[in-house]
Amino acid sequence: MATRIRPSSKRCAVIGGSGFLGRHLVERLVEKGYSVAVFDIAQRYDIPGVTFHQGDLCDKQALLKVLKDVSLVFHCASPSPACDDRTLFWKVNVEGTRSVIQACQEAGVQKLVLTSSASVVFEGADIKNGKEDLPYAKRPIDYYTETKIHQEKIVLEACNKEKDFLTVAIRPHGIFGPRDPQLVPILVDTARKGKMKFIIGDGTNLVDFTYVENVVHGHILAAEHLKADSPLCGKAYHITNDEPIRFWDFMSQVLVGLGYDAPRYHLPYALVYGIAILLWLITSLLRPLVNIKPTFTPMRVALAGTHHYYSCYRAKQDMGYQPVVRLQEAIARTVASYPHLKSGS
Ligand SMILES: NC(=O)C1=CN([C@@H]2O[C@H](COP(=O)(O)OP(=O)(O)OC[C@H]3O[C@@H](n4cnc5c(N)ncnc54)[C@H](O)[C@@H]3O)[C@@H](O)[C@H]2O)C=CC1
Ligand SMILES: CC(C)=CCC[C@@H](C)[C@H]1CC[C@H]2C3=C(CC[C@]12C)[C@@]1(C)CCC(=O)C[C@@H]1CC3
Repeated sequence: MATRIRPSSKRCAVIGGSGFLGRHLVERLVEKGYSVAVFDIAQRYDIPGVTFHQGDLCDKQALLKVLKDVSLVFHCASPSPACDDRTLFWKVNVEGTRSVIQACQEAGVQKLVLTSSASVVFEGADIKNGKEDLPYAKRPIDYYTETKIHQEKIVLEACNKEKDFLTVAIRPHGIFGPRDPQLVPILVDTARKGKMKFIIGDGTNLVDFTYVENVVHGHILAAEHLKADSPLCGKAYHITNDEPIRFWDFMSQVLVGLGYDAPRYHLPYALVYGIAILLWLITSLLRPLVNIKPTFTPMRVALAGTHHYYSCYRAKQDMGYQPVVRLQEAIARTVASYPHLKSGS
């Protein structure tokens, strides 16, 4: 019987490597001496030594061509939560992830590191120092979360030491940093429309915002510690900055850093949440005629008005994780990276 020659453990692929997190991950992997193949529906940059393969992760044959000589795969592709398209989320996050697993197994990949989300346990109620053993949300607030739950389950269930195929899931929360297309741009857009005057609730709710380099660090540690005899096999790990901050203090620091006023007036949480549900219902009903994307979705209001911060004790114990960039430094670097979004520019 022919024996399969194992590719070097430093040959990896990043599915979703053109995105915000994916690109930071690729850059760090290259710095660490990995040889990297990116698989994504779009190519948005070029780095010497990185090969790009444009394709849809739902296409197993296209994936197979890229994965056949890698030993490690990072899967950090997903449609944006803002698209609110249930069919697309199911197709990519659930069915597509099944095809990623099959392609990995057929190609002889040994390790799969999934980017999940801490939100898989969030259903709108406060979470304080949440551990990984919290149950998955029974009633997820949006389709994105619903499919991230299914995605994480199927990846963790696929972990199989006998088949030499190991999996682990990283659950980041509130990723921010240079080139993020979501957090700072949405915040600035809301401020420019004059809608950032209000604090939802009493403004004391604590939240994790995690600097992208810490998230990258968590992914690489997970990959390097994932072995058949390690506790990581088939488990999920929170990766945060380990410095929960008031949601509204974080928003205010970014806004003030970019020259905008911090929000000042308080609105009751229940009122804004109710309005967001109503708006969501109306826009869903109108969707066949007109595609309106409201700024205030129920999920966003829940994220802005409740406590949701998580323990990363398990990652510290099992893989020696510690954040590499502290929160204040991370905010300063992020603000400095968006000169084009400063007030008046
Ligand atoms: N940004 C955040 O705050 C958080 C993100 N996550 C997860 O982190 C991962 C990365 O997120 P971001 O970098 O923020 O998103 P992003 O939107 O910047 O990157 C996602 C990438 O996936 C690619 N992609 C989408 N559909 C694809 C398909 N069918 N085939 C191949 N590639 C496809 C996109 O082209 C994009 O480059 C996602 O899985 C997301 O669920 C989890 C928690 C928080
Ligand atoms: C902590 C965490 C999981 C953050 C994820 C990123 C986004 C969901 C947030 C980034 C900017 C936020 C934001 C709002 C909600 C959550 C975000 C989109 C508001 C829409 C909340 C209501 C407001 O008053 C305006 C906010 C603008 C910024």
